[in-house]
Amino acid sequence: MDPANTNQSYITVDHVGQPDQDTYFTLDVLSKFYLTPHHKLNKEFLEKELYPHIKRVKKCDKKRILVTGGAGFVGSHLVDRLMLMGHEVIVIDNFFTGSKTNILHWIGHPNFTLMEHDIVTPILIQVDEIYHLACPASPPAYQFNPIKTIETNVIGTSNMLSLAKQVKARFLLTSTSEIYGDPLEHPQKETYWGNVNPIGPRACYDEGKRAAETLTYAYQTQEKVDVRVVRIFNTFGPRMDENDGRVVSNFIMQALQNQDMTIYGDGNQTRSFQFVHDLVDGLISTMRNEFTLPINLGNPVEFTILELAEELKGFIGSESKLVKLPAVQDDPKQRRPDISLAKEKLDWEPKFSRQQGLLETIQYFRQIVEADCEATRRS
Ligand SMILES: O=c1ccn([C@@H]2O[C@H](COP(=O)(O)OP(=O)(O)O[C@H]3OC[C@@H](O)[C@H](O)[C@H]3O)[C@@H](O)[C@H]2O)c(=O)[nH]1
Repeated sequence: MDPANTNQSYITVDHVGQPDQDTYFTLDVLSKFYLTPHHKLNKEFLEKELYPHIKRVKKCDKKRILVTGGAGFVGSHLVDRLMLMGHEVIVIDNFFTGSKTNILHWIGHPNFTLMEHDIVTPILIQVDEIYHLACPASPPAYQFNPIKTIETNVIGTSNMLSLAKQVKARFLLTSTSEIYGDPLEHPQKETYWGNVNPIGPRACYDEGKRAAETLTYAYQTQEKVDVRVVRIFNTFGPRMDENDGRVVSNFIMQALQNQDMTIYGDGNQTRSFQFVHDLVDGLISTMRNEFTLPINLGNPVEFTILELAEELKGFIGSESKLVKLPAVQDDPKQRRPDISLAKEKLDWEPKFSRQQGLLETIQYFRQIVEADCEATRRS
């Protein structure tokens, strides 16, 4: 990528977490996992550096942590961080959208367990904390099998809450900005109840997550389960699936291959994107905090989809054309989080600029495109 295209008008962040805390790591420790091409992760990398160095934790501070959806995009970054922090991590994933490649570097580590399991079926595991992420998150993926999506959100969440009750674990639900629907309040505060179409194509996800929130607080009130809820706004980063269908991965893959960049609608709809490492900081802070009501986690810098396309095209130096396709039904016209609550309760706000995050994400996808080209050449 041509650095001249980036304007370099942003501050580069070289770490995640808080400098004086166990969550602190330099970015290169994490990026080695996903910027190392996958074929190298399989061979030289794992042979030379069998397992990444993890922090030593006193036995009494070491937790058994369940991450549902831990092989997915966000889940795998959370797993990296919890493993590096020295905890014991159990991943449950049905691999519908998750991938073993995302967590390959931990397989076989004594602190790590991977279980292929669908949370729609109950399971009993002794754990201290549950990060509940399992659910397809990209609109094409969650609309592919809407019955399964709502079952995952309702039956799956109910099973995980029941597990939390049985083993007395703290439970964190990852809800979504989609519960605000096509919002009439802007920016969105946690107090806003939303504008959701209950029978539209997005309902399996947004109504599913709304029901998951309802279940979570029902378990808190009725069964005294110790719960946390975060509402995650648009997030991007390395390990998004190249065929995921969300805008950042679509645009980067298209621009890298000089294909048409597909704008749905007029491109004036807005979003606010956070880099995945900021989100992981927010998830861990929420789990540790005593505040139990929903908290927005997102980056409040808002821009249009057209601006995003132009920016990515410029960063990549692509010859792609921007083409306008019909708008998606019920597509929210605007979205931006109010993060005052996260600042007040968690002392959290995003550290990474969009530019730095996008450049690292481009680097990740570039290696995938190059590997695909190489495979095609060899076949
Ligand atoms: O190729 C594309 C893909 C998407 N888009 C548009 O870009 C915007 C963002 O689309 P995405 O699919 O990335 O994400 P959405 O905002 O629609 O949904 C997301 O919301 C928050 C999260 O919970 C989920 O990750 C996801 O459901 C939409 O307006 C969409 O129509 C394009 O213009 N072109």
